[in-house]
Amino acid sequence: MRSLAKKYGPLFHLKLGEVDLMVITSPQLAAESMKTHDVNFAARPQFLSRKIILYNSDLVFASYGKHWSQLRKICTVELFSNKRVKFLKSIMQEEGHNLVEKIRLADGSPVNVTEMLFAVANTTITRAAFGKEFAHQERFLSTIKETFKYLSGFNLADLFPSLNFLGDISGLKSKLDRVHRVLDVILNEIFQEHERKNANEDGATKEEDIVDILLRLHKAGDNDVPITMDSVKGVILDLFLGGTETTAATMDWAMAELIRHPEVMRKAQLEVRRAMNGRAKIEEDDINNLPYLNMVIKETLRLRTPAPFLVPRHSTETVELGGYTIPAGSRMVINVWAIMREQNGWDDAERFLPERFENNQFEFMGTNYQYIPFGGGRRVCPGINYAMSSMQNVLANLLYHFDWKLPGGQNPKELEMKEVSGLSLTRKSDLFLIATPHN
Ligand code: HEM
Repeated sequence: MRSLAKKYGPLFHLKLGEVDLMVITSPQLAAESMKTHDVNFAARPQFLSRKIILYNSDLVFASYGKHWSQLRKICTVELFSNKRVKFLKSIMQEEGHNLVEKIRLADGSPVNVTEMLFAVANTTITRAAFGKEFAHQERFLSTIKETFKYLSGFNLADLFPSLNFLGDISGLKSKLDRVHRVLDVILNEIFQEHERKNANEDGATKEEDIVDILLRLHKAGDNDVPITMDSVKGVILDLFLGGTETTAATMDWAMAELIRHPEVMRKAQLEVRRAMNGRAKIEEDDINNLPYLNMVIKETLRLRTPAPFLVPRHSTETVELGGYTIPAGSRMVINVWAIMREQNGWDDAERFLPERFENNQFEFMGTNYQYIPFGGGRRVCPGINYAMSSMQNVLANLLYHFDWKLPGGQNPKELEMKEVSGLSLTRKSDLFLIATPHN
Protein backbone atom coordinates (compact mmCIF):
# COMPACT_ATOMS: atom_id res chain seq x y z
CA MET A 1 0.00 0.00 0.00
CA ARG A 2 2.89 2.36 0.74
CA SER A 3 4.46 1.54 -2.65
CA LEU A 4 1.13 2.22 -4.36
CA ALA A 5 0.91 5.58 -2.57
CA LYS A 6 4.41 6.48 -3.77
CA LYS A 7 3.31 5.74 -7.32
CA TYR A 8 -0.27 7.09 -7.31
CA GLY A 9 -0.22 9.72 -4.57
CA PRO A 10 -1.59 10.19 -1.03
CA LEU A 11 -5.15 9.34 -2.09
CA PHE A 12 -5.78 6.44 -4.43
CA HIS A 13 -8.74 4.26 -5.32
CA LEU A 14 -8.72 0.46 -5.38
CA LYS A 15 -11.60 -1.47 -6.84
CA LEU A 16 -11.81 -4.63 -4.75
CA GLY A 17 -14.71 -6.70 -5.99
CA GLU A 18 -17.72 -4.38 -5.63
CA VAL A 19 -15.99 -2.25 -3.03
CA ASP A 20 -14.53 1.18 -3.77
CA LEU A 21 -11.64 1.42 -1.35
CA MET A 22 -10.03 4.86 -0.89
CA VAL A 23 -6.58 4.71 0.66
CA ILE A 24 -5.23 7.81 2.39
CA THR A 25 -1.50 8.14 3.02
CA SER A 26 -0.85 11.69 4.22
CA PRO A 27 -1.43 13.55 7.51
CA GLN A 28 -3.15 16.38 5.61
CA LEU A 29 -5.77 14.08 4.07
CA ALA A 30 -6.13 12.15 7.34
CA ALA A 31 -6.98 15.49 9.01
CA GLU A 32 -9.37 16.42 6.21
CA SER A 33 -11.24 13.13 6.53
CA MET A 34 -11.28 12.89 10.35
CA LYS A 35 -11.65 16.61 11.17
CA THR A 36 -13.20 18.56 8.30
CA HIS A 37 -15.38 15.64 7.15
CA ASP A 38 -15.51 13.79 10.47
CA VAL A 39 -19.28 13.24 10.50
CA ASN A 40 -19.33 12.02 6.91
CA PHE A 41 -16.61 9.43 7.58
CA ALA A 42 -17.83 8.46 11.06
CA ALA A 43 -19.68 5.42 9.69
CA ARG A 44 -18.19 1.93 9.34
CA PRO A 45 -18.62 -0.51 6.47
CA GLN A 46 -20.79 -3.49 7.41
CA PHE A 47 -19.17 -6.95 7.31
CA LEU A 48 -20.86 -10.36 7.34
CA SER A 49 -18.70 -11.34 10.32
CA ARG A 50 -20.07 -8.41 12.34
CA LYS A 51 -23.64 -9.36 11.53
CA ILE A 52 -23.12 -12.89 12.79
CA ILE A 53 -20.44 -12.82 15.47
CA LEU A 54 -21.01 -9.36 16.91
CA TYR A 55 -24.83 -9.65 16.93
CA ASN A 56 -25.03 -6.75 14.46
CA SER A 57 -25.13 -4.66 17.65
CA ASP A 58 -21.59 -3.89 18.79
CA LEU A 59 -19.78 -0.56 19.10
CA VAL A 60 -16.62 -0.93 16.96
CA PHE A 61 -18.53 -1.65 13.74
CA ALA A 62 -21.74 0.25 14.56
CA SER A 63 -23.08 2.57 11.89
CA TYR A 64 -22.84 6.19 12.95
CA GLY A 65 -26.04 7.19 14.73
CA LYS A 66 -28.01 6.98 17.99
CA HIS A 67 -27.14 3.35 18.75
CA TRP A 68 -23.40 4.05 18.32
CA SER A 69 -23.60 7.24 20.36
CA GLN A 70 -25.40 5.43 23.21
CA LEU A 71 -22.84 2.61 23.36
CA ARG A 72 -19.94 5.04 23.06
CA LYS A 73 -21.30 7.05 26.01
CA ILE A 74 -21.58 3.88 28.10
CA CYS A 75 -18.00 3.01 27.21
CA THR A 76 -16.57 6.38 28.29
CA VAL A 77 -18.92 7.25 31.17
CA GLU A 78 -19.44 3.80 32.71
CA LEU A 79 -16.82 1.27 31.61
CA PHE A 80 -13.64 3.38 31.44
CA SER A 81 -14.58 6.41 33.56
CA ASN A 82 -12.05 7.91 36.00
CA LYS A 83 -13.97 6.29 38.84
CA ARG A 84 -13.52 2.86 37.29
CA VAL A 85 -9.87 3.33 36.41
CA LYS A 86 -8.76 2.72 40.00
CA PHE A 87 -10.46 -0.68 40.05
CA LEU A 88 -9.06 -1.59 36.62
CA LYS A 89 -5.56 -0.57 37.69
CA SER A 90 -5.73 -2.81 40.74
CA ILE A 91 -6.47 -5.77 38.43
CA MET A 92 -3.58 -4.76 36.15
CA GLN A 93 -1.20 -4.61 39.11
CA GLU A 94 -2.17 -8.06 40.34
CA GLU A 95 -1.83 -9.52 36.87
CA GLY A 96 1.58 -7.82 36.43
CA HIS A 97 2.67 -9.44 39.68
CA ASN A 98 1.34 -12.87 38.60
CA LEU A 99 3.25 -12.56 35.34
CA VAL A 100 6.51 -11.92 37.19
CA GLU A 101 5.96 -15.03 39.33
CA LYS A 102 5.26 -17.13 36.22
CA ILE A 103 8.46 -15.94 34.56
CA ARG A 104 10.48 -16.71 37.70
CA LEU A 105 9.28 -20.32 37.45
CA ALA A 106 10.99 -20.64 34.04
CA ASP A 107 14.22 -20.54 36.04
CA GLY A 108 16.53 -19.46 33.24
CA SER A 109 15.02 -21.50 30.40
CA PRO A 110 13.63 -19.52 27.43
CA VAL A 111 10.15 -18.09 27.91
CA ASN A 112 7.70 -17.53 25.07
CA VAL A 113 7.27 -13.79 25.67
CA THR A 114 4.68 -13.45 22.88
CA GLU A 115 2.43 -16.09 24.40
CA MET A 116 2.78 -14.71 27.92
CA LEU A 117 1.93 -11.18 26.81
CA PHE A 118 -1.18 -12.39 24.98
CA ALA A 119 -2.18 -14.35 28.08
CA VAL A 120 -1.76 -11.39 30.42
CA ALA A 121 -3.75 -9.07 28.10
CA ASN A 122 -6.53 -11.67 27.95
CA THR A 123 -6.63 -12.39 31.66
CA THR A 124 -6.73 -8.69 32.52
CA ILE A 125 -9.71 -8.00 30.23
CA THR A 126 -11.37 -11.22 31.37
CA ARG A 127 -11.19 -10.11 35.00
CA ALA A 128 -12.36 -6.58 34.17
CA ALA A 129 -15.28 -7.95 32.15
CA PHE A 130 -16.33 -11.07 34.05
CA GLY A 131 -14.87 -10.53 37.50
CA LYS A 132 -12.82 -13.69 37.66
CA GLU A 133 -11.77 -16.75 35.76
CA PHE A 134 -14.71 -18.86 34.61
CA ALA A 135 -15.47 -22.34 33.34
CA HIS A 136 -14.62 -22.67 29.61
CA GLN A 137 -12.26 -19.67 29.78
CA GLU A 138 -9.74 -21.38 27.50
CA ARG A 139 -12.40 -22.28 24.92
CA PHE A 140 -13.78 -18.74 25.02
CA LEU A 141 -10.38 -17.10 24.49
CA SER A 142 -9.31 -19.47 21.71
CA THR A 143 -12.65 -18.88 19.92
CA ILE A 144 -12.16 -15.12 20.29
CA LYS A 145 -8.73 -15.54 18.75
CA GLU A 146 -10.30 -17.42 15.84
CA THR A 147 -12.73 -14.56 15.20
CA PHE A 148 -9.81 -12.14 14.65
CA LYS A 149 -9.17 -13.59 11.22
CA TYR A 150 -12.77 -13.18 10.04
CA LEU A 151 -13.10 -9.50 10.93
CA SER A 152 -10.58 -7.94 8.54
CA GLY A 153 -13.21 -7.37 5.82
CA PHE A 154 -10.96 -8.79 3.10
CA ASN A 155 -12.87 -12.01 2.41
CA LEU A 156 -14.91 -12.69 -0.71
CA ALA A 157 -18.34 -12.20 0.89
CA ASP A 158 -17.40 -8.74 2.18
CA LEU A 159 -15.91 -7.70 -1.17
CA PHE A 160 -19.12 -8.66 -3.06
CA PRO A 161 -21.77 -7.67 -0.50
CA SER A 162 -24.64 -7.86 -3.02
CA LEU A 163 -23.92 -11.54 -3.69
CA ASN A 164 -25.42 -12.99 -0.51
CA PHE A 165 -24.76 -16.57 -1.59
CA LEU A 166 -20.96 -16.06 -1.45
CA GLY A 167 -21.02 -16.30 2.34
CA ASP A 168 -22.61 -19.75 1.98
CA ILE A 169 -20.55 -21.22 -0.86
CA SER A 170 -17.23 -19.89 0.44
CA GLY A 171 -17.95 -21.68 3.74
CA LEU A 172 -17.49 -18.42 5.66
CA LYS A 173 -21.05 -18.27 6.94
CA SER A 174 -20.97 -21.75 8.47
CA LYS A 175 -17.63 -20.98 10.16
CA LEU A 176 -19.03 -17.73 11.56
CA ASP A 177 -22.20 -19.49 12.73
CA ARG A 178 -20.13 -22.09 14.58
CA VAL A 179 -17.96 -19.48 16.29
CA HIS A 180 -21.05 -17.44 17.15
CA ARG A 181 -22.79 -20.44 18.77
CA VAL A 182 -19.77 -21.22 20.96
CA LEU A 183 -19.41 -17.61 22.16
CA ASP A 184 -23.15 -17.22 22.70
CA VAL A 185 -23.45 -20.29 24.91
CA ILE A 186 -20.50 -19.19 27.06
CA LEU A 187 -21.75 -15.61 27.36
CA ASN A 188 -25.22 -16.82 28.42
CA GLU A 189 -23.64 -19.01 31.10
CA ILE A 190 -21.61 -16.06 32.37
CA PHE A 191 -24.74 -13.88 32.57
CA GLN A 192 -26.70 -16.56 34.43
CA GLU A 193 -23.88 -16.97 36.92
CA HIS A 194 -23.81 -13.20 37.48
CA GLU A 195 -27.57 -13.11 38.02
CA ARG A 196 -27.33 -15.97 40.57
CA LYS A 197 -24.45 -14.36 42.40
CA ASN A 198 -26.02 -10.90 42.47
CA ALA A 199 -29.26 -12.35 43.85
CA ASN A 200 -27.33 -14.06 46.67
CA GLU A 201 -25.23 -11.02 47.45
CA ASP A 202 -28.36 -8.94 47.94
CA GLY A 203 -27.36 -5.41 48.98
CA ALA A 204 -23.68 -6.24 49.43
CA THR A 205 -21.30 -3.55 48.23
CA LYS A 206 -18.96 -5.04 45.71
CA GLU A 207 -17.05 -3.59 42.79
CA GLU A 208 -19.11 -4.06 39.61
CA ASP A 209 -17.44 -5.80 36.70
CA ILE A 210 -18.32 -4.91 33.10
CA VAL A 211 -21.02 -7.59 32.86
CA ASP A 212 -22.67 -6.24 36.05
CA ILE A 213 -22.66 -2.70 34.63
CA LEU A 214 -24.07 -3.69 31.25
CA LEU A 215 -26.77 -5.93 32.76
CA ARG A 216 -27.78 -3.09 35.11
CA LEU A 217 -28.11 -0.69 32.16
CA HIS A 218 -30.03 -3.29 30.18
CA LYS A 219 -32.52 -3.78 33.01
CA ALA A 220 -32.90 -0.08 33.84
CA GLY A 221 -34.30 0.44 30.36
CA ASP A 222 -34.13 4.23 30.77
CA ASN A 223 -31.62 4.89 28.02
CA ASP A 224 -32.50 6.92 24.90
CA VAL A 225 -31.86 3.78 22.87
CA PRO A 226 -32.61 0.51 24.71
CA ILE A 227 -29.55 -1.57 25.62
CA THR A 228 -30.57 -4.94 24.25
CA MET A 229 -28.94 -8.20 25.31
CA ASP A 230 -27.42 -8.34 21.81
CA SER A 231 -25.72 -4.96 22.46
CA VAL A 232 -24.48 -6.19 25.84
CA LYS A 233 -22.90 -9.22 24.16
CA GLY A 234 -21.58 -7.19 21.21
CA VAL A 235 -19.85 -4.66 23.48
CA ILE A 236 -18.26 -7.37 25.60
CA LEU A 237 -16.84 -9.07 22.52
CA ASP A 238 -15.60 -5.66 21.27
CA LEU A 239 -13.51 -5.25 24.40
CA PHE A 240 -11.76 -8.55 23.71
CA LEU A 241 -11.41 -7.91 19.98
CA GLY A 242 -10.28 -4.30 20.34
CA GLY A 243 -8.32 -4.52 23.54
CA THR A 244 -6.33 -7.75 23.74
CA GLU A 245 -4.38 -8.37 20.52
CA THR A 246 -3.60 -4.66 20.11
CA THR A 247 -2.03 -4.22 23.55
CA ALA A 248 -0.33 -7.64 23.51
CA ALA A 249 1.20 -7.05 20.07
CA THR A 250 2.46 -3.59 21.08
CA MET A 251 4.16 -4.98 24.20
CA ASP A 252 5.63 -7.85 22.18
CA TRP A 253 7.08 -5.44 19.62
CA ALA A 254 8.36 -3.21 22.42
CA MET A 255 10.27 -6.13 23.99
CA ALA A 256 11.73 -7.09 20.60
CA GLU A 257 12.85 -3.51 19.93
CA LEU A 258 14.35 -3.24 23.42
CA ILE A 259 16.37 -6.43 22.82
CA ARG A 260 17.61 -5.02 19.52
CA HIS A 261 18.52 -1.71 21.19
CA PRO A 262 20.38 -2.56 24.42
CA GLU A 263 21.12 1.12 25.15
CA VAL A 264 17.36 1.86 25.17
CA MET A 265 16.72 -1.24 27.32
CA ARG A 266 19.36 -0.10 29.85
CA LYS A 267 17.95 3.42 30.02
CA ALA A 268 14.38 2.16 30.56
CA GLN A 269 15.53 -0.35 33.20
CA LEU A 270 17.57 2.27 35.02
CA GLU A 271 14.55 4.58 35.12
CA VAL A 272 12.21 2.00 36.67
CA ARG A 273 14.86 0.62 39.05
CA ARG A 274 15.71 4.11 40.32
CA ALA A 275 12.04 4.95 40.78
CA MET A 276 11.42 1.71 42.69
CA ASN A 277 14.45 2.09 44.94
CA GLY A 278 14.43 -1.60 45.93
CA ARG A 279 10.72 -1.91 46.73
CA ALA A 280 9.16 -5.24 45.72
CA LYS A 281 5.83 -4.36 44.09
CA ILE A 282 5.20 -1.77 41.41
CA GLU A 283 2.32 0.52 42.40
CA GLU A 284 0.19 2.99 40.46
CA ASP A 285 2.29 6.02 41.49
CA ASP A 286 5.46 4.33 40.22
CA ILE A 287 3.89 3.84 36.78
CA ASN A 288 2.99 7.55 36.55
CA ASN A 289 6.62 8.39 37.13
CA LEU A 290 8.25 6.67 34.15
CA PRO A 291 8.47 9.20 31.29
CA TYR A 292 11.12 7.26 29.35
CA LEU A 293 9.07 4.05 29.37
CA ASN A 294 6.18 6.12 28.07
CA MET A 295 8.39 7.28 25.18
CA VAL A 296 9.36 3.66 24.45
CA ILE A 297 5.67 2.75 24.17
CA LYS A 298 4.93 5.79 21.99
CA GLU A 299 7.81 4.92 19.68
CA THR A 300 6.62 1.31 19.47
CA LEU A 301 3.13 2.52 18.54
CA ARG A 302 4.73 4.64 15.80
CA LEU A 303 7.06 2.10 14.24
CA ARG A 304 5.13 -1.10 14.99
CA THR A 305 1.59 0.17 15.07
CA PRO A 306 -0.88 -2.66 15.74
CA ALA A 307 -3.69 -1.07 13.67
CA PRO A 308 -1.87 -0.19 10.43
CA PHE A 309 -5.06 0.95 8.60
CA LEU A 310 -6.97 2.01 11.73
CA VAL A 311 -10.52 0.58 11.48
CA PRO A 312 -12.19 1.17 8.08
CA ARG A 313 -14.63 4.05 7.66
CA HIS A 314 -17.53 4.45 5.27
CA SER A 315 -18.46 7.62 3.40
CA THR A 316 -22.11 8.48 4.06
CA GLU A 317 -22.36 11.16 1.37
CA THR A 318 -20.41 12.22 -1.70
CA VAL A 319 -17.66 14.63 -0.61
CA GLU A 320 -14.60 16.40 -2.01
CA LEU A 321 -11.32 15.22 -0.52
CA GLY A 322 -7.89 16.43 -1.65
CA GLY A 323 -9.39 17.68 -4.90
CA TYR A 324 -11.11 14.35 -5.70
CA THR A 325 -14.76 13.36 -5.48
CA ILE A 326 -15.34 10.50 -3.06
CA PRO A 327 -18.68 8.88 -3.88
CA ALA A 328 -21.15 8.04 -1.11
CA GLY A 329 -20.76 4.41 -0.03
CA SER A 330 -16.98 4.29 -0.53
CA ARG A 331 -14.86 2.51 2.02
CA MET A 332 -11.92 4.51 3.40
CA VAL A 333 -8.78 3.40 5.21
CA ILE A 334 -5.88 5.50 6.44
CA ASN A 335 -2.46 3.93 6.09
CA VAL A 336 -1.06 5.15 9.42
CA TRP A 337 1.71 2.57 9.22
CA ALA A 338 3.10 4.51 6.24
CA ILE A 339 2.26 8.00 7.61
CA MET A 340 4.12 7.25 10.84
CA ARG A 341 7.19 6.16 8.82
CA GLU A 342 7.21 9.05 6.31
CA GLN A 343 10.71 10.41 5.76
CA ASN A 344 9.27 13.93 5.30
CA GLY A 345 7.54 13.90 8.66
CA TRP A 346 10.02 12.05 10.86
CA ASP A 347 13.82 12.31 11.20
CA ASP A 348 15.44 8.95 10.61
CA ALA A 349 11.93 7.53 10.32
CA GLU A 350 12.80 3.82 10.18
CA ARG A 351 14.94 4.00 13.34
CA PHE A 352 13.60 3.02 16.77
CA LEU A 353 14.34 6.18 18.74
CA PRO A 354 12.12 6.86 21.80
CA GLU A 355 13.94 10.18 22.44
CA ARG A 356 12.04 11.72 19.52
CA PHE A 357 9.07 12.00 21.92
CA GLU A 358 11.08 13.90 24.53
CA ASN A 359 9.39 17.23 23.86
CA ASN A 360 6.06 15.52 24.03
CA GLN A 361 4.49 17.33 21.08
CA PHE A 362 2.61 14.17 20.07
CA GLU A 363 -0.40 13.19 22.12
CA PHE A 364 -2.85 10.41 21.37
CA MET A 365 -6.09 12.27 20.93
CA GLY A 366 -5.66 12.50 17.20
CA THR A 367 -4.90 16.23 17.02
CA ASN A 368 -1.57 15.81 15.24
CA TYR A 369 -2.41 13.70 12.23
CA GLN A 370 1.17 12.61 11.70
CA TYR A 371 0.83 10.45 14.81
CA ILE A 372 -2.53 8.70 15.13
CA PRO A 373 -2.02 5.10 16.32
CA PHE A 374 -5.43 5.25 18.08
CA GLY A 375 -7.24 6.95 15.18
CA GLY A 376 -8.96 10.31 15.47
CA GLY A 377 -12.17 12.29 15.32
CA ARG A 378 -15.34 11.05 16.99
CA ARG A 379 -14.44 7.38 16.48
CA VAL A 380 -11.04 7.66 18.15
CA CYS A 381 -10.25 4.61 20.31
CA PRO A 382 -12.05 4.92 23.68
CA GLY A 383 -9.59 2.44 25.26
CA ILE A 384 -6.48 4.70 25.17
CA ASN A 385 -6.16 5.13 28.95
CA TYR A 386 -6.83 1.47 29.65
CA ALA A 387 -4.33 0.42 26.93
CA MET A 388 -1.58 2.77 28.11
CA SER A 389 -1.96 1.88 31.79
CA SER A 390 -1.93 -1.86 31.15
CA MET A 391 1.10 -1.69 28.81
CA GLN A 392 3.04 0.59 31.19
CA ASN A 393 2.29 -1.75 34.09
CA VAL A 394 3.34 -4.98 32.33
CA LEU A 395 6.48 -3.52 30.72
CA ALA A 396 7.58 -1.81 33.94
CA ASN A 397 7.33 -5.18 35.72
CA LEU A 398 9.32 -6.98 33.01
CA LEU A 399 12.07 -4.35 33.03
CA TYR A 400 12.23 -3.96 36.78
CA HIS A 401 12.36 -7.61 37.78
CA PHE A 402 14.46 -9.14 34.99
CA ASP A 403 17.43 -8.71 32.68
CA TRP A 404 16.68 -10.07 29.22
CA LYS A 405 18.67 -11.79 26.49
CA LEU A 406 18.12 -13.94 23.42
CA PRO A 407 18.64 -17.70 23.83
CA GLY A 408 21.65 -19.49 22.33
CA GLY A 409 23.82 -16.39 22.14
CA GLN A 410 21.81 -15.03 19.16
CA ASN A 411 22.89 -11.61 17.93
CA PRO A 412 20.13 -9.08 18.83
CA LYS A 413 20.67 -7.23 15.56
CA GLU A 414 19.67 -10.41 13.69
CA LEU A 415 16.40 -10.92 15.55
CA GLU A 416 13.67 -11.58 13.00
CA MET A 417 11.20 -8.66 12.87
CA LYS A 418 8.82 -9.85 10.12
CA GLU A 419 5.23 -8.63 10.44
CA VAL A 420 2.05 -10.54 9.75
CA SER A 421 -1.26 -8.78 9.31
CA GLY A 422 -4.52 -10.09 10.75
CA LEU A 423 -6.89 -7.94 12.76
CA SER A 424 -3.70 -6.43 14.25
CA LEU A 425 -0.15 -6.31 12.98
CA THR A 426 1.73 -8.93 14.99
CA ARG A 427 5.17 -10.55 14.92
CA LYS A 428 5.46 -13.39 12.42
CA SER A 429 7.36 -15.59 14.85
CA ASP A 430 7.00 -15.77 18.61
CA LEU A 431 9.61 -13.99 20.68
CA PHE A 432 11.59 -16.29 22.99
CA LEU A 433 13.83 -14.68 25.62
CA ILE A 434 15.79 -15.71 28.69
CA ALA A 435 14.92 -13.79 31.84
CA THR A 436 17.47 -13.41 34.62
CA PRO A 437 15.95 -12.16 37.89
CA HIS A 438 17.33 -8.76 38.87
CA ASN A 439 16.31 -8.97 42.53
C1 HEM B 1 -2.42 -0.49 21.79
C2 HEM B 1 -3.73 -0.61 21.98
C3 HEM B 1 -4.82 -0.12 21.07
C4 HEM B 1 -4.73 0.45 19.82
C5 HEM B 1 -3.48 0.77 19.00
C6 HEM B 1 -6.09 0.73 19.40
C7 HEM B 1 -6.43 1.32 18.19
C8 HEM B 1 -7.72 1.61 17.80
C9 HEM B 1 -8.05 2.23 16.54
C10 HEM B 1 -7.06 2.64 15.48
C11 HEM B 1 -9.40 2.35 16.51
C12 HEM B 1 -10.23 2.97 15.37
C13 HEM B 1 -10.20 4.46 15.50
C14 HEM B 1 -10.75 5.19 14.30
O1 HEM B 1 -11.62 4.67 13.58
O2 HEM B 1 -10.30 6.33 14.07
C15 HEM B 1 -9.93 1.81 17.74
C16 HEM B 1 -11.26 1.76 18.08
C17 HEM B 1 -11.74 1.17 19.21
N1 HEM B 1 -11.01 0.63 20.23
FE1 HEM B 1 -8.99 0.59 20.37
N2 HEM B 1 -6.96 0.33 20.38
C18 HEM B 1 -6.22 -0.18 21.42
C19 HEM B 1 -6.71 -0.67 22.62
C20 HEM B 1 -8.04 -0.72 22.97
C21 HEM B 1 -8.54 -1.19 24.22
C22 HEM B 1 -7.66 -1.65 25.39
C23 HEM B 1 -9.90 -1.15 24.15
C24 HEM B 1 -10.92 -1.52 25.19
C25 HEM B 1 -10.71 -2.36 26.15
C26 HEM B 1 -10.24 -0.64 22.85
C27 HEM B 1 -11.53 -0.46 22.39
C28 HEM B 1 -11.87 0.13 21.18
C29 HEM B 1 -13.24 0.35 20.74
C30 HEM B 1 -14.52 -0.06 21.50
C31 HEM B 1 -13.15 1.02 19.51
C32 HEM B 1 -14.32 1.45 18.62
C33 HEM B 1 -14.67 2.92 18.85
C34 HEM B 1 -15.73 3.44 17.90
O3 HEM B 1 -15.88 2.91 16.80
O4 HEM B 1 -16.42 4.40 18.28
N3 HEM B 1 -9.09 -0.39 22.16
N4 HEM B 1 -8.89 1.37 18.52
